Amino acid sequence: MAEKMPAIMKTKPAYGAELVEVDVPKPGPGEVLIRVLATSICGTDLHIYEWNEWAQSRIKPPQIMGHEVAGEVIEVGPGVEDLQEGDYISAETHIVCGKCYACKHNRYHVCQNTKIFGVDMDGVFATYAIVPAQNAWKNPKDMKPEYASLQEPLGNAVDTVLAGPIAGRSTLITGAGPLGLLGITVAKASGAYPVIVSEPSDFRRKLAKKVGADYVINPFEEDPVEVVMSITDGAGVEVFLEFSGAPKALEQGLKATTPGGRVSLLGLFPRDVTLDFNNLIIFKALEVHGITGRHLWETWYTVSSLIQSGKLNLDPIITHKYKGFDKFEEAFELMRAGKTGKVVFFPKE
Ligand SMILES: NC(=O)c1ccc[n+]([C@@H]2O[C@H](COP(=O)([O-])OP(=O)(O)OC[C@H]3O[C@@H](n4cnc5c(N)ncnc54)[C@H](O)[C@@H]3O)[C@@H](O)[C@H]2O)c1
Ligand SMILES: C[C@@H](O)[C@H](N)C(=O)O
Ligand SMILES: [Zn+2]
Ligand SMILES: [Zn+2]
Repeated sequence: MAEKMPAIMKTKPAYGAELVEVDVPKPGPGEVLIRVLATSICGTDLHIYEWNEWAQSRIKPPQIMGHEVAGEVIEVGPGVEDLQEGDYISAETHIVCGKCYACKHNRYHVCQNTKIFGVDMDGVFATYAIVPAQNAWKNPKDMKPEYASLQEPLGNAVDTVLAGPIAGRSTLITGAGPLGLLGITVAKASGAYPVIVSEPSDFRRKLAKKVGADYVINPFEEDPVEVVMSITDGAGVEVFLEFSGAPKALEQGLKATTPGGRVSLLGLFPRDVTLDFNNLIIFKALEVHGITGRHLWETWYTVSSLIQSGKLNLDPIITHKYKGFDKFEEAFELMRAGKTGKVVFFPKE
């Protein structure tokens, strides 16, 4: 095994990142070293790359970026018992404490002491990476590495779509970025109909159609509420899934939801949002969920089974594949410009 490896590192508290040569890390107690087979870019990586306000408050350069991953265990650290060399794993990125009030109530997804790799410590945009053994998820050998790497964000989408009944339910999805696209395929695989998607980008509306959306709307040209009402004969949708983080989309989605319907919110809003709570939520008796992370480990079982069922349409969502990290700047800039679905790197040996 090589002693040095390439890694995409946030080297400075400023825009961008650098491809650097670093030592291959050694797994410490409770950790494993993996050879990275595939690693995908998340919107959070973009925020770190852009060095936005959130990144400035949380990230401590120099640090290897990246957290979505699939890899092969090549070395186990002291005390690791249930993993061995050759295991094919993905990783839950939230490292939870197991001791706080939330963890003690089996609500690990809202652990009060959550640390995230690639955010609070070195990540996986490298040829080799450290994964805490408690965060490893074993994959079936025949799962494609790019699908295995997508399981973490798929978990966000699954928790959003399956937060309530979905089969046979009319569904509005706002935002067809990488997460909204994953939401579309999960909703379709789970029997939602019709799936109506509101997304301003032409490129992403086309992708949404390819992935399986029944109707697409450009919210900058048509009123999504009117379109939804006409598709649903004036009833509104049973399920509204918010994947954009756009305040306007939230308001439109709430208006387009039928009284008594279900609303699951994943998108993060850039600022406080003002809403007519009385008329949009309370008098409509909507069931509203905030969604964060993934349920440990129930969501992973669901995600893995959905992929293995063959019912997810993931290939159109993976729009860009890169061998090695040499063109990482191109990848980040394309994604920033909204010209991608998911972007996956396959590190070179
Ligand atoms: N809650 C969580 O645990 C969690 C985890 C991961 C990501 N997120 C959030 O989920 C959201 C989606 O992630 P992503 O990576 O797909 O982000 P993204 O920014 O790539 O996608 C958002 C999409 O919304 C579209 N959009 C903008 N304005 C709109 C409007 N008015 N109506 C409809 N669509 C509109 C954009 O064109 C874009 O395609 C982000 O807000 C992200 O921060 C939350
Ligand atoms: C770190 C963040 O991007 C991650 N995808 C999550 O689910 O929390
Ligand atoms: Zn992420
Ligand atoms: Zn905890």
